[in-house]
Amino acid sequence: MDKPLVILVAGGSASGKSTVVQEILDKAGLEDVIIINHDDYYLDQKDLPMEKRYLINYDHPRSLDNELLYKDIKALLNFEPIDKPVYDFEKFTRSEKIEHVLPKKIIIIEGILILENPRIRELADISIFVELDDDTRFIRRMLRDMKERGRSLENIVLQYQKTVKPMFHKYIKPTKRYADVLIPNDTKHAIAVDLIVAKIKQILGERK
Ligand SMILES: Nc1ncnc2c1ncn2[C@@H]1O[C@H](COP(=O)(O)OP(=O)(O)O)[C@@H](O)[C@H]1O
Ligand SMILES: O=c1ccn([C@@H]2O[C@H](COP(=O)(O)O)[C@@H](O)[C@H]2O)c(=O)[nH]1
Repeated sequence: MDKPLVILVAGGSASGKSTVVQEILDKAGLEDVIIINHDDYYLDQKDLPMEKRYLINYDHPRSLDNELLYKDIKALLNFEPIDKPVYDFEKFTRSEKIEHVLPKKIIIIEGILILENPRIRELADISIFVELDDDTRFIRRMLRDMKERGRSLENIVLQYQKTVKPMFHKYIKPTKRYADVLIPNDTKHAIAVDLIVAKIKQILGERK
């Protein structure tokens, strides 16, 4: 069998990366797929006290364990299983859980900085960047982080001003230039999703 198809999905925090990935899977009717969240590869911080974990810049490339992610993608490309870390946003560190991931024909990896690392970028067959203005992203992040990530409004606002917004403009937005497709998530994007689905089917057809 030919190597698995790798799709990278980047975009600012709360731009709609996970939502777009789900739309692609639904439209394509794909099942033999692994979805990896780059967030699970944030560095383990269990040895740091909680007050220090709050202060880490989680929007800087150095906050992620790209060596481990690269190694894991290479293993999956060789049809080998991996033991993937699982991140706990409420505790600002990796959880005790490990997820055993079996190789599949399609590997989708999403994350704010997934197109920032040149070695990981080179493994992609299709690269996507999801676009959304800062204000809408901030509002969606605030609602999500209060509901799903156990964050206070004060913490969300401070973090956004101190690191999330400046790092987006410094490290994340510039990676747009590496994307094959830009998906606007403030307007209808059904055609962009259709084009991606068609491309996935074409590549899979050629690799049969
Ligand atoms: N087109 C959209 N319209 C309204 N809400 C959306 C849209 N896309 C995503 N959202 C919502 O915004 C929040 C962040 O989306 P998500 O896909 O989790 O972003 P990301 O994976 O980029 O962090 C979620 O609560 C999601 O339901
Ligand atoms: O402990 C942590 C680790 C990360 N974050 C924030 O998460 C987002 C990335 O996740 P999205 O799902 O793409 O929004 C990033 O902007 C980090 O600031 C965190 O708050 N705490």
